[in-house]
Amino acid sequence: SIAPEDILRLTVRDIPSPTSFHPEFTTFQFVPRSIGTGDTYVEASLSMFKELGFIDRYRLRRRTLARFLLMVQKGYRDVPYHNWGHAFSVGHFCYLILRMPDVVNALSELERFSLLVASLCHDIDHRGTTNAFQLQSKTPLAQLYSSEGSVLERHHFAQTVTILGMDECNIFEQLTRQQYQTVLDNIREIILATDIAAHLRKVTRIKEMIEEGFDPSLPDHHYLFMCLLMTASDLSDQSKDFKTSKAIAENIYKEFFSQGDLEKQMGNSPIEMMDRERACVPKIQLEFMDTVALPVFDYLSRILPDLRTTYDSLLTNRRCWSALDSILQEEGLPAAGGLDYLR
Ligand SMILES: Cc1nc2ccc(C(=O)N[C@]34C[C@H]5C[C@H](C[C@H](C5)C3)C4)cc2n2c(-c3ccccc3Cl)nnc12
Ligand SMILES: [Mg+2]
Ligand SMILES: [Zn+2]
Repeated sequence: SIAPEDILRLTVRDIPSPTSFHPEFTTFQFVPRSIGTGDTYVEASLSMFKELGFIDRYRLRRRTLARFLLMVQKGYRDVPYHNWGHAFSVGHFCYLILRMPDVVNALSELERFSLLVASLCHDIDHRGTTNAFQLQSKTPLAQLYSSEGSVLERHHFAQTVTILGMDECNIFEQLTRQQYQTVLDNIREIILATDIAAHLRKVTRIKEMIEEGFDPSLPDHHYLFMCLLMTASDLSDQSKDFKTSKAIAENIYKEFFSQGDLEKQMGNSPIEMMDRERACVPKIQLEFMDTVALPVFDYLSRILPDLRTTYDSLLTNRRCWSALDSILQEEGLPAAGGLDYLR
């Protein structure tokens, strides 16, 4: 249930404009978490729906959208990285892309509406552990979804559907049956696309799409473009200033190393990336940027040239991680030893 005063807070006043949260709110280098706390993120999310025109276009009831967003916020756990702040920062990056004229022309309104909802919901009820951990530890989620893979992502989608089923939370209630089906199919595909392993299996098709040139008449190009857009949004913290990217990476490794500790307690040996005794964070970051993050922003920039600046930020951050890596080697600091040397 939702506190009445929270509903009141969100429905009495006018929805503020995005730049009322910060003058730089609509720039790609802006750090969305900096506008305040979880409740401010709910207000800013309302403002993003309004500014993208979805409240008017889909006749969203203010109260219903407010209740939905409050339930989404409540759906996230208090873990170091995969929390409501992460969801909001992913939603913010996605919002910035959705307002670009090239994207408005490339995707349908329903696809853009699906992307904004999916970005805010894409990690609901994340436990701070990976898909591999669900399978190895035979968690309840693995019991439910292991046969299809992307265990966590299927759960995030199931939680989204559950929230839509709660009274006065169904923001899609006034859509036609056809639109409703389309939006849920889109959201399901988009959330499933945030499993990096699933993304890596699509890279060949994404490259082909870029070579052919994005063709808005091809449904598969719409699908691949939405998945790429979502993956970039999920990794968007790495396109900010290094101080921010490094701070966020530290939260990711807090989750990874806690999982590693848990695996050791359970008698399993964690992979190096999860083992605080063995992991060298700068090296893992360099590998992740080279194999996953940089290619994602490179592909996206080839479709949306205005995003080349975000790719450049990732390159700058890569240089910082590389410098950090060499300094640690020269000083002979423990190559492992978790995060303390990142202070
Ligand atoms: C900065 C940063 N570093 C990250 C370093 C590593 C990995 C990671 O999952 N690696 C892989 C490495 C191989 C092939 C696949 C499947 C598994 C085996 C595990 C991926 C993720 C990282 N990540 C994410 C992120 C994005 C989506 C879901 C979860 C997370 Cl944590 N968001 N930001 C970051
Ligand atoms: Mg996820
Ligand atoms: Zn995420």
